[in-house]
Amino acid sequence: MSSPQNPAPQPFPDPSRDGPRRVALIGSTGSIGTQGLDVIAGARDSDGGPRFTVAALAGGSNVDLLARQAVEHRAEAVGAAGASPEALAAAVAAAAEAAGTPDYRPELLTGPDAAATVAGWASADVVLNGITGSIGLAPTLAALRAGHVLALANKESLIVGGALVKDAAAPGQIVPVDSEHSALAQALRSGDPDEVSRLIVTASGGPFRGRTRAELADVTPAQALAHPTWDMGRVVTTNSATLVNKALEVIEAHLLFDIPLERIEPVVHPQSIVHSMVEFVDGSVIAQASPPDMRLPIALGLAWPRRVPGAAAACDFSRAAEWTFEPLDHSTFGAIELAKRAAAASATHMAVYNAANEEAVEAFHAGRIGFLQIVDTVAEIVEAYDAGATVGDELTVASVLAAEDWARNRAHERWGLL
Ligand SMILES: NC(=O)C1=CN([C@@H]2O[C@H](COP(=O)(O)OP(=O)(O)OC[C@H]3O[C@@H](n4cnc5c(N)ncnc54)[C@H](OP(=O)(O)O)[C@@H]3O)[C@@H](O)[C@H]2O)C=CC1
Ligand SMILES: CC(=O)[C@@H](O)[C@H](O)COP(=O)(O)O
Ligand SMILES: [Mn+2]
Repeated sequence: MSSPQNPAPQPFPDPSRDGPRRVALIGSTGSIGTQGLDVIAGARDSDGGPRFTVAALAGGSNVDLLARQAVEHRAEAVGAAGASPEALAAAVAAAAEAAGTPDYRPELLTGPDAAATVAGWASADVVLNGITGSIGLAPTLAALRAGHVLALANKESLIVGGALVKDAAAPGQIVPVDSEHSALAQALRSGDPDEVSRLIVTASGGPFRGRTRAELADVTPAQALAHPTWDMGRVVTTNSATLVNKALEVIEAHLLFDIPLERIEPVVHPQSIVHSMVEFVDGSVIAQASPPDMRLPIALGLAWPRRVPGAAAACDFSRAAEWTFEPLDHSTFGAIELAKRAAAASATHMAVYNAANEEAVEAFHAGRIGFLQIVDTVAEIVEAYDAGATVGDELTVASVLAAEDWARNRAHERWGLL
């Protein structure tokens, strides 16, 4: 995973650098972002000093929260993709005034490149990419090209970028934050790559586990957002309900760990305590277990390869508990098998899959389509896609963006929006 274009230092972060790790946080106002800031605020080094500090923050349109975060953490730069320069400046000035620090003057960035500029911020050591959607691709590439460690929650950027992202990364430069992939990375420390026989990716099964296809026809957005174990943003929660999240995660595991798709097996584990497992060639299975709390993989992502004491609570074995596992119902939830076919079809098929899904999730929440039409639409668009004829066979940022545009337009045409 290295390329001549990427002169990033190794290992990551530079061990000769003293002091706290400086974090650039993309998507700071969201679920991952706010938990990331909790971790940063709470983690101490052995002398009681801060283990992490904030270098720069980026968000979308929630400028009031973003401004308060920037003031609290004394960010050097603040980026807001969805705000005007005047709105961001006013929010930061108001937050600084309210905090009694009116002289605080960070660099302000707005517009579509704001997040990527923050991701490449020179004084950062580690970038936590907690943006939602494939819009996270540019910040992911910017962080890698700047030579920062990338603590990656934004799975979509890896999935749509595929080899583009892998080739931009030096060995060890990407540290997974997604709970399953953090678990796999931890379990993989137990053996050599050639001793791995399978990756077992756990799935909660979502709020509709056990239902038939007919029973899913009329489910509402509110029901789809009632995740049984995790409190997350709207898109990833909806993706958990359709099992698209697990589909993306199987491809994510393949890209991160170079294990063939046929040796990556999703399994339903409704309690979300075992976050994933590695099976080794001698029949041993190593699992990572902890109560569902993203602060653990976020802290490990920021501090990798070290652990952050007290990052999250451990399992309480003084109480009776059940950890159960069951096979996934692929006939009702076809998203995973569809993704495997797409990933095998061409380098840009997963960009089409993800973009069609992002549009379908929006349409579902806008009341334009039903729950079952989310994956049905993705399937129809993926199956109609001819990579060679549409964007060509070369994988570039331009071909990924063109494939995405094609898929989004197809979805909009289908719903009469074009
Ligand atoms: N939440 C979780 O527990 C987990 C999440 N993940 C992954 O992490 C990612 C984030 O998920 P989650 O935190 O739940 O999502 P949220 O919807 O809670 O947060 C998304 C964040 O992205 C920001 N954002 C949107 N557009 C832009 C943009 N153009 N530039 C900069 N920031 C932008 C939003 O800003 P604003 O609100 O200001 O508009 C918000 O801060 C997803 O890829 C998800 O799959 C993975 C595992 C667990
Ligand atoms: C916390 C996390 O990593 C999510 O991606 C989670 O995995 C979603 O739960 P599902 O297993 O229901 O998709
Ligand atoms: Mn996950």
